[in-house]
Amino acid sequence: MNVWDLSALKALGRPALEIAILTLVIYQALRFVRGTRGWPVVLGFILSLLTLGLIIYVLDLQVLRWLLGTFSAFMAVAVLVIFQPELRRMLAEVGKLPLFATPQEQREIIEVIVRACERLSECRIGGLIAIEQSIRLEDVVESGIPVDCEATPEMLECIFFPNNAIHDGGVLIKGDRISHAACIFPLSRRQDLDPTLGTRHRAALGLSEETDAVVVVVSEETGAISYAYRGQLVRGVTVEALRDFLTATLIRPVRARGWVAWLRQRFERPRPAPAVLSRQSTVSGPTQSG
Ligand SMILES: Nc1ncnc2c1ncn2[C@@H]1O[C@H](COP(=O)(O)OP(=O)(O)OP(=O)(O)O)[C@@H](O)[C@H]1O
Repeated sequence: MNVWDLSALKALGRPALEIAILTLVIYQALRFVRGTRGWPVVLGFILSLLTLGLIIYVLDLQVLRWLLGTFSAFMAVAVLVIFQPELRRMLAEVGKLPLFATPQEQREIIEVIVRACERLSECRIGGLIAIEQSIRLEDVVESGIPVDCEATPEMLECIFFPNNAIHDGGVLIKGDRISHAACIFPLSRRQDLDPTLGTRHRAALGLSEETDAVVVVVSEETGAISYAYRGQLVRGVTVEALRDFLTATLIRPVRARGWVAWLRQRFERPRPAPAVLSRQSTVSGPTQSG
């Protein structure tokens, strides 16, 4: 291959690479923003910009073209401010750090949550549980009451038991411990939700829109178990479906964790498996909302 072939290849390859990178970035950004409360703003923004750009191009409006170019830097800052929660979530996802708990501890905490939800559902006690992942839930912590105890189904049931001082609001789980109770989660502002959806479910969805937390809800009214993750609320799931979802979401495949997993595989002490739970379902058929 001579020098001319190489430079021709570069000339062809560079735009292709640029287009591929841009497509990937735009696709990922839209994937994260879609379904969040900022989504209508993005859509409006993109449509307005496209329309304006088209008008400027067709009518060759020099002053508007200059203005658009000058203010694009300000617009970039505005986008950063408006979508700060979504960007945080996106960056956390890109640079996903290993979770604090080992896979075995995560399996145990999953069983604790599943068992607690099963009990709450049977007794028609409302529950709201957020499991912190890579984004720290500082605002949630500030609104809640410190608990800092080992997570057990009994403890979770106690917290949500009606009329006790900390039963209102959500519980925050960090690693394998109950960190806070009576936490206030941000409410989802989405307009397209089922109107029968109350504030407990909107709070679960709201937190999942702004962070990468996994949020589980038990309805006081119906006993239905639901979960919210990445701005999606899945309602009326069985305990088996909840377990499967939590396992798939919280426990990452060993190969995805690189050298950390390699070290863990070699040095982690094997621990006894958690007790198997009753496989009875509470509510049938998952339905997707949002
Ligand atoms: N922002 C919030 N953060 C945390 N918990 C909240 C929030 N808003 C409401 N809750 C909890 O939800 C309860 C009210 O639930 P509400 O009946 O309005 O919702 P719901 O989604 O219909 O739930 P359910 O099916 O259990 O009735 C409150 O008593 C409180 O415990």
